[in-house]
Amino acid sequence: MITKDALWIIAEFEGARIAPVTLQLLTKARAIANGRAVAAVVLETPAQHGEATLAQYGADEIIVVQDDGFAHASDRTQAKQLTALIQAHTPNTVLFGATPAGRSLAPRVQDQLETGLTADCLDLYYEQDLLVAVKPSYGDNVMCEIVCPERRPQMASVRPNTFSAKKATGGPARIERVPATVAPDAACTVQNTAVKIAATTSLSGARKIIALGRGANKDAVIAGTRQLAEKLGASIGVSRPLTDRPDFTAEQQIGQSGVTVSPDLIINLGISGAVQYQVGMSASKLVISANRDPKAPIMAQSDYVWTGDAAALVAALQELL
Ligand SMILES: Cc1cc2nc3c(=O)[nH]c(=O)nc-3n(C[C@H](O)[C@H](O)[C@H](O)COP(=O)(O)OP(=O)(O)OC[C@H]3O[C@@H](n4cnc5c(N)ncnc54)[C@H](O)[C@@H]3O)c2cc1C
Repeated sequence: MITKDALWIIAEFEGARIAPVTLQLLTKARAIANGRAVAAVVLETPAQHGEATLAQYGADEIIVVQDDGFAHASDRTQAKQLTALIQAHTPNTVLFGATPAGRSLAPRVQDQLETGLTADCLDLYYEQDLLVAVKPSYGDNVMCEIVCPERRPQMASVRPNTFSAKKATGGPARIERVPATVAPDAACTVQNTAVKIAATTSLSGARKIIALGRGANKDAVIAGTRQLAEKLGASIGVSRPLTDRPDFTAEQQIGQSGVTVSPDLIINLGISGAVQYQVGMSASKLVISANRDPKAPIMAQSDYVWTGDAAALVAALQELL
């Protein structure tokens, strides 16, 4: 039997595998659940099998809704299935990945359930029964803690790489199969799906990143950084101003309106550390920043700082490596 009042994660596939954001959400859910059951909900075709992976990341229950029709189901159809499931089993909380699919599904479900949804959260925790969703607000200058005291379920979406995923130790997950008949959507049918191949080396999964900002916006510094990145096996990211250059794309922008990264090492060159940048890299493990202004906000958020010209640091590191 499906547990009532549980914390649900809406699982997503990326090709044949469960998307990393689902595993990150499961790990976070496990950490904050405080005795509440954690369930992963997966809408899949009979050819897809996400259950084993979901079990490894700490789901107590896996609710499998399976039908051939999911291969061509529109977002509207999936949202209807999820809404019916939520109405039948009354979870306390429902979490989505803030991916293109999650961003399309979550508000449709929210509208049908007439409950609250906090999008693009950076942190989640409970105060007793109340989910507190933390996100930048008011022109992204302050962090707001948003709650939904009156309606259930409480819903939130979280961007990929905001949390890290860790395999869980614990008992096996209980698998609940829910019968489904997916009727075609007269307004829209999905003809084909394909995993997007990024034009650049994937920044979101990079373990080492060198990030360039306006203070490093010189051809020579960028060329030196590219050589350094190759020696270190690092990917290159940028702050917003550098996406105006023809040699960088929006896919390389780190931050609130770009990619969220969580590398083991990030080196920030000539980046001031605006909140919109920092929210995209706050999960980085070791932060090194070079800025000629010792009071730049990024300096207070760094493990090691270099006060001076970014070009000089790049040249020194090139010589060293
Ligand atoms: C809704 C919204 C969303 C946004 N989303 C994003 C986002 O996703 N990502 C993002 O990056 N921005 C985003 N921004 C823009 C953000 O507010 C900042 O404007 C941007 O991050 C600043 O980039 P920067 O740090 O490179 O430039 P600046 O803020 O101009 O900082 C440049 C820094 O370089 C230093 N410097 C100058 N010369 C040198 C030198 N020779 N050597 C060393 N240091 C030097 C300066 O001291 C300064 O600290 C967003 C803004 C809004 C309103």
